[in-house]
Amino acid sequence: MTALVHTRAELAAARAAASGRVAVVMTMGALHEGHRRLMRVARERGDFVIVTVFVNPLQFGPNEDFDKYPRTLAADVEACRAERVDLVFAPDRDEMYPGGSPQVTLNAGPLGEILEGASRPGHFAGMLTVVAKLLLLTRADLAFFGEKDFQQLALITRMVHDLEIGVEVIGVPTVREDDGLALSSRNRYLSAGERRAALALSHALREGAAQTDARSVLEAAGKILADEPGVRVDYLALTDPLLGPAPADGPARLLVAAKVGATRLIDNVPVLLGKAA
Ligand SMILES: Nc1ncnc2c1ncn2[C@@H]1O[C@H](COP(=O)(O)OP(=O)(O)OP(=O)(O)O)[C@@H](O)[C@H]1O
Ligand SMILES: CC(C)(CO)[C@@H](O)C(=O)[O-]
Ligand code: BAL
Repeated sequence: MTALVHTRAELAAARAAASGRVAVVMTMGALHEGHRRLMRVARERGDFVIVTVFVNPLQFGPNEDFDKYPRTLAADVEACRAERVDLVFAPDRDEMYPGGSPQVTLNAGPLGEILEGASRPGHFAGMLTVVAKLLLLTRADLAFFGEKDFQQLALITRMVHDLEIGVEVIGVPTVREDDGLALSSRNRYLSAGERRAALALSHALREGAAQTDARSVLEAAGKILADEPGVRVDYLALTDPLLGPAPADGPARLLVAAKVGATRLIDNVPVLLGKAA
């Protein structure tokens, strides 16, 4: 049985009655197979699974898509039922931020300033603030996040470490369409032509990841992106797995963000560099 609740009081009551390990999957709704993979892993690892659905205004910039972000709660609850989720917590804005925007928010630090943070000022402060609130409200033992949002996952892991929040953060590999496109709620904004152009992102990452030195990785990926006129690259970056400078040898991460029409998409893959490859 999947219960749907909207208030913190209802959440607290359900949480108090839960036994065993509590697992949380946080989402902004418009659930797809990527979210469902997180729920399945949470179901395997947790005894009581909570999915949160909240489009967090704090993490959207003034010219971003907060107003048009898809809101599909009835279908989302059905997806949660199919994945045997115990509780869906879908608060409204006043329930999450009583009295308006919070005066005290989290600072994402230097890792929050690069890549996504450089293009979306304030995004990670808003994201970490709501994630911290949801961890406190759910008192989860386990929290699952997708690698698709790789910098988000890195920052949440760092926050949990630095603030000594007693939760285990678990990253789940990116779920893709058969043709390689990373699943994302924002894919539904794409026209058929834009969707074709968007394939350049995963294609570029795949070709880049097939190389073994940093220069060739970036050249191979960069060429594919440059050859697709429907894609405007925001960044293409090769880093170490913690988003620091790429090593000459060993595990690395290749990340891309680009606009396809009016839609901003992100993706990333692991890369093995140098002698380790
Ligand atoms: N394709 C995917 N594979 C694995 N996890 C995913 C995928 N897409 C989203 N997630 C994860 O689901 C959680 C909720 O993400 P969110 O609701 O923002 O979905 P989204 O599809 O990433 O949406 P958006 O298009 O707004 O970025 C996050 O931990 C995110 O990383
Ligand atoms: C983690 C999250 C639910 C916080 O609003 C959001 O950033 C997302 O959906 O990835
Ligand atoms: N999926 C990450 C949340 C965001 O883009 O705001």
